[in-house]
Amino acid sequence: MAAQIWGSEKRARRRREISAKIAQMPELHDSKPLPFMTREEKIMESARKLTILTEKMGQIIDPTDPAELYHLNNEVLGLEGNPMALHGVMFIPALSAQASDEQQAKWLPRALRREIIGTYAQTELGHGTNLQNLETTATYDLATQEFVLHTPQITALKWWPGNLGKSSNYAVVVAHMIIKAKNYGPHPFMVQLRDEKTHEPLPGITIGDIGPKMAYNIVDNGFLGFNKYRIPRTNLLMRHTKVEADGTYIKPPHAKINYSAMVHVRAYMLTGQAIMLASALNIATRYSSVRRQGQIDKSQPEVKVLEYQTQQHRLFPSIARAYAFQFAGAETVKLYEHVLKEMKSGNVSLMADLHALTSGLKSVVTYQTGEGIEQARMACGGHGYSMASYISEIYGVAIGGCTYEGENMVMLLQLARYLVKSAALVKSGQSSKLGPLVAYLGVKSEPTSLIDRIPNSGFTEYVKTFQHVSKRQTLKAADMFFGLMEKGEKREIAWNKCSVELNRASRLHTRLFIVEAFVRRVNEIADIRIKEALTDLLHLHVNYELLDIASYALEDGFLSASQLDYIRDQVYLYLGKIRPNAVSLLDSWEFSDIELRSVLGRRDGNVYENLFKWAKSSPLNKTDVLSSVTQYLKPMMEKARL
Ligand SMILES: CCCCCCCCCC/C=C\C/C=C/C(=O)SCCNC(=O)CCNC(=O)[C@H](O)C(C)(C)COP(=O)(O)OP(=O)(O)OC[C@H]1O[C@@H](n2cnc3c(N)ncnc32)[C@H](O)[C@@H]1OP(=O)(O)O
Ligand SMILES: Cc1cc2nc3c(=O)[nH]c(=O)nc-3n(C[C@H](O)[C@H](O)[C@H](O)COP(=O)(O)OP(=O)(O)OC[C@H]3O[C@@H](n4cnc5c(N)ncnc54)[C@H](O)[C@@H]3O)c2cc1C
Repeated sequence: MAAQIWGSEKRARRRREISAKIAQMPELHDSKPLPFMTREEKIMESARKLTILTEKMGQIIDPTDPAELYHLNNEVLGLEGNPMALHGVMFIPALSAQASDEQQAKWLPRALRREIIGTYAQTELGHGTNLQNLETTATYDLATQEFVLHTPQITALKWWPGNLGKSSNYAVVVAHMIIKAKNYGPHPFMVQLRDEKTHEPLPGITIGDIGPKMAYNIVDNGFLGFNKYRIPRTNLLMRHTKVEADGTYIKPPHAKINYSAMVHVRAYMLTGQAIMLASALNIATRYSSVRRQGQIDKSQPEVKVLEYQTQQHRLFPSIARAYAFQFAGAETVKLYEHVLKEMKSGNVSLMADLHALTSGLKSVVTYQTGEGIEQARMACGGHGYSMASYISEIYGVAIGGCTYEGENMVMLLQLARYLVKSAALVKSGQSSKLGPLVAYLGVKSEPTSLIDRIPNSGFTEYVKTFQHVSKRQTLKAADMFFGLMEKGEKREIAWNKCSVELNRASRLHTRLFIVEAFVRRVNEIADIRIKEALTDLLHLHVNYELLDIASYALEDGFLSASQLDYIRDQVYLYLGKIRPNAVSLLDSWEFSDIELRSVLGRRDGNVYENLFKWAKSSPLNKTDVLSSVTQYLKPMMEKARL
């Protein structure tokens, strides 16, 4: 099963080897539990481990393999980020995709050797979503052949970029490029921020940390202002766009090609989210099979809380989602790598499809991951609320994904643009022009679902039902939009008035893709036992998801009330079937105790003793009487007694 999760037997074996090596290297372990550290201590601890990793990484992993790097990162540095998180996640990808060969030769080896630390500085205090209204400017000075970076007002301060505040000395900065008074829109520039020897900010740069956040507090998300700060013309990233010495602008082959670093993260973050969901579920499911509370049959002893159907219903559909996200994520990464290769050789024709797909997936996956992790926390009762479970930290980090790389509603609307264009093709009889991901929009469906009518139909009838609801909602939302415009409404106003319906279509389309990716994967599996276990999980997935969106299928009679009862019964049937495999389905992800960082989710199940040990190690317990008591509470009580 681990081979299915991680992509191959070799990958699963490598993960095990890497975890085993890390277990033997105490210098790479947290020196004390992260929740007991201050933010400064955590950053220091993370930087300490990071420097050891830079020295010893080659002994542990193949540093050119992103999957091995990601695993090493999760085990040693953890989810809360690190002082170089954005260096690998966005700075290097931005340089790789957007810098010319000559620029790459100059900067990439230095970045890869970690001689310099970089980030991706795009979002500002006043604007994050609407890139066209970013306010930082890069004005070309023809006389000196330099760009002058400037922050005209407080809202133009860069705000949020990870590791910008304290750790990075370089950044890819996105600014409006102005040449001879003409604004060419946002473009990426390579900018040195700090002196390489002293790490002091360079003159003309104002920089710092934006303060503590809901989670991710090891990352120094920062602010950045420029006061007429000059950089050479050749620091504009020039793989696709060029500015010649005389100010001549050569436009890129696709208007949005400079957005590729964002698409990179949107594609890769899906499996990251799956891992966080599976981690929280691993903790909750293990704990649920240790925790005994109450009786189902009063004549029997107390049961493990995992025996309760409500507990299973709370956890198991999310287990199925974690697998589904992992499989859909793996497909998306493959597609991304293919499109990136094509883009590098000048073929930009697949960019729109990739943008639409990653926009929808990013939104649905992060939202459902957040939901699943929060349910996992509640499933652990009181102990879930303790930082000893570590679930609250996982939650805080995961839901950051609903916001970064494009706020979820906004990204769903990006997918909706693609769906509406596709609906227009269907309506004008040009279905043959539909791309493969939306081809179903042009296919006539049966009048009713055959879900419970065709025995042994595999998952075909389910897929058809998901296709039906997605198609219907897409065409309905598109009709609403076109109808408003026909009535004379301006395009943008009509769009806004339909946007809730449009986003519903985007979610349904994305959920269909996730179901299809799961079905594709299960169909590929040769090993009978693995196939059986995953088929059970897929049964739970399709029935649970369909129940969740049933109103769309009920409203036009595609599903009947009796079919809904059938689907509900299937959910209960598969909850029971999955119960014996539940812990194994999560243990198959092979998270080590070091990686999980959870007292509650320990592999050995020795929860209570370790919770007590954890509590005793709280800094508050170093002394029996705190100074808050001697200074304030004790005198208060004494005064009251007089
Ligand atoms: C090994 C890696 C492991 C990864 C693990 C993950 C861990 C991550 C940890 C890091 C944590 C945090 C990092 C966070 C970083 C950031 O958040 S960076 C900042 C991100 N910011 C955003 O995402 C901003 C969102 N806004 C946008 O993207 C754009 O503004 C928006 C697309 C909404 C609109 O752009 P405009 O330029 O204004 O567009 P417009 O002129 O209206 O045109 C729309 C048009 O353009 C098409 N389009 C847009 N984007 C793309 C694209 N990327 N590719 C192709 N096409 C694109 C769009 O489809 C429209 O086309 P149409 O034909 O006109 O419909
Ligand atoms: C943990 C974290 C890490 C980050 N790291 C980085 C980084 O490394 N580099 C970087 O540059 N940035 C980074 N960011 C910033 C992030 O990319 C932005 O916050 C994000 O893109 C959302 O933009 P915003 O803050 O402007 O939200 P807003 O756009 O202000 O969103 C507020 C509300 O308005 C709604 N809204 C906005 N526009 C529309 C619209 N057109 N239609 C409908 N609704 C709309 C949204 O849906 C939302 O409900 C990070 C953010 C976080 C939380």
